Amino acid sequence: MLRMEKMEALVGEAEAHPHPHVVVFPIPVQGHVNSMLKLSELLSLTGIHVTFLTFEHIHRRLLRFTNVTSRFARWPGFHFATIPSDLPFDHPNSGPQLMEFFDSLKITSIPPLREMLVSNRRESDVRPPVTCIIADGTLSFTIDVAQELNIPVIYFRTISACSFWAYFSIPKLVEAGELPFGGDADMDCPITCVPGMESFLRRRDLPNFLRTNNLSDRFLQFIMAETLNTTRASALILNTFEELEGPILSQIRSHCPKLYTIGPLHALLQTQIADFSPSVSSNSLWEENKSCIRWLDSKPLRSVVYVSFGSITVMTREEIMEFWHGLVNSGKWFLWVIRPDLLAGKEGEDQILTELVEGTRERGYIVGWAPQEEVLAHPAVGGFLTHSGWNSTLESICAGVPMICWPYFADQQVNSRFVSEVWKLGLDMKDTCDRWKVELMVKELMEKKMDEMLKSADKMAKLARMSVSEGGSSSCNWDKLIKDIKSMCLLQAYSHE
Ligand SMILES: O=c1ccn([C@@H]2O[C@H](COP(=O)(O)OP(=O)(O)O[C@H]3O[C@H](CO)[C@@H](O)[C@H](O)[C@H]3O)[C@@H](O)[C@H]2O)c(=O)[nH]1
Ligand SMILES: C[C@H]1CC[C@@H]2C(C(=O)O)=CO[C@@H](O)[C@@H]21
Repeated sequence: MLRMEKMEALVGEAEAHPHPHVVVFPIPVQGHVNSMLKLSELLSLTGIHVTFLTFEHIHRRLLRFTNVTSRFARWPGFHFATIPSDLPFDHPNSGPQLMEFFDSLKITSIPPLREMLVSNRRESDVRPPVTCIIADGTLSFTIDVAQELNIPVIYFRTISACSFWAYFSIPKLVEAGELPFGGDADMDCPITCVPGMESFLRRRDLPNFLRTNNLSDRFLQFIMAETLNTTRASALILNTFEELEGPILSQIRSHCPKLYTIGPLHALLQTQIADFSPSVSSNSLWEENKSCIRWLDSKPLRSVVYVSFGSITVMTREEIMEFWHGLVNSGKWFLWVIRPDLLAGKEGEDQILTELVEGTRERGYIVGWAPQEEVLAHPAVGGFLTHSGWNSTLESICAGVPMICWPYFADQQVNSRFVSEVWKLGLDMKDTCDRWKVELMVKELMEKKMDEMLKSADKMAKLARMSVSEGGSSSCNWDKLIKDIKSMCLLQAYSHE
């Protein structure tokens, strides 16, 4: 047959029996696992086969603390695959051990990933061959493995477009002499060479790993290289929406033209599953303490500050105590998530918890892990004191809850600047947490600025909901992505011929 005719025949064949099979591969961090499981649920809904590849310790925790087994049992094409891991679950993945974390991910993942892709092509495998990998945008080794087997890789970078773009602009900042700056530099000095952020970005708003004289720092070099490597992927998925980050997305598109914005993913999922409820769709790696919902039920409208610093922040005893004093002195109700591993080191752990729980009874409620989406949707919650992780930020935006930002590391420093200066959805408290400041910020958000903030939060929440509803930007991009994943299946069939 002529090449063209053959192609047409294959297209016809594959259209009649399309069997796309996607491997979804996040890094083992709550914020990444959460959003990529949501993506997997959405993919499964379209009938696409999905293999969710994760590390054994993460899979064990999902089985223990969530209903993933029954929830995903409705999708016959969905399947978990695991990689043995040699890192303990509580391995610190935010401090100096970050490179150890990524080195270990690479070493432990490559052989099982390759083996899985190869064995899945054997006739004996009941599942269709893998036609596409959706990998975390920090795992460029997946592109190397997939290239050997001619499988396209789509990147899913689970951070915001604005933080992605700040990472992507690091070489420009170095070239312009805006980097490096040392730890003792004036942190309020403007940064002018990130296109689209000229008028509001300061040194302190750049990812914290750039606060160094040493541009050869391994993690800095790693994360910059991984970000620039995005141009090697077939496409890029971001969990954001056009109405939120349009101008920055245009900048990214000049380097990565195939960019799908399909967020907020948790909201898109809600539009696609009729009986969806956040209370039964948790992807938590800790046990959720749902008693806080009853506590919230007893509180007046918008009277409670919800406090959570996400899944990897660690804090000193002093920082925790400053927050506690500030919250208590603000006179507001507060619901605080104190993860079992929030305190750096273990010294004085029992004492601090007893002190906090005892002293908190009057005005607050402490849990080890909360059903966050439900909490944010609760009418009693009026503000969110957050570390500005991207999932938390999006969840707050969708719920129309204004934020106080205390970013801890990486993308969070950029997110918090956008929350306060660009979107006007909250206050940025970065780099300080003394008790007076905490008290001031809480009072400011919950009293003085409440009406103004609620107005802009409500507006943005509406835009978020519109983007995921039929005809909205994220919903249309989702349809395009599915179409493209299905056409990758055709190309794969062709390349195997
Ligand atoms: O008590 C809690 C606290 C959090 N969550 C959920 O856990 C997720 C946390 O995600 P995120 O806010 O993104 O924080 P991290 O897990 O700390 O996220 C990591 O991954 C994110 C996505 O890449 C980055 O933006 C962050 O900087 C990085 O720390 C969210 O979906 C929350 O709803 C709960 O369910 N219960
Ligand atoms: C463990 C962290 C280092 C970088 C990752 C990340 C990203 O840039 O994609 C953001 O936050 C963290 O979860 C990851």
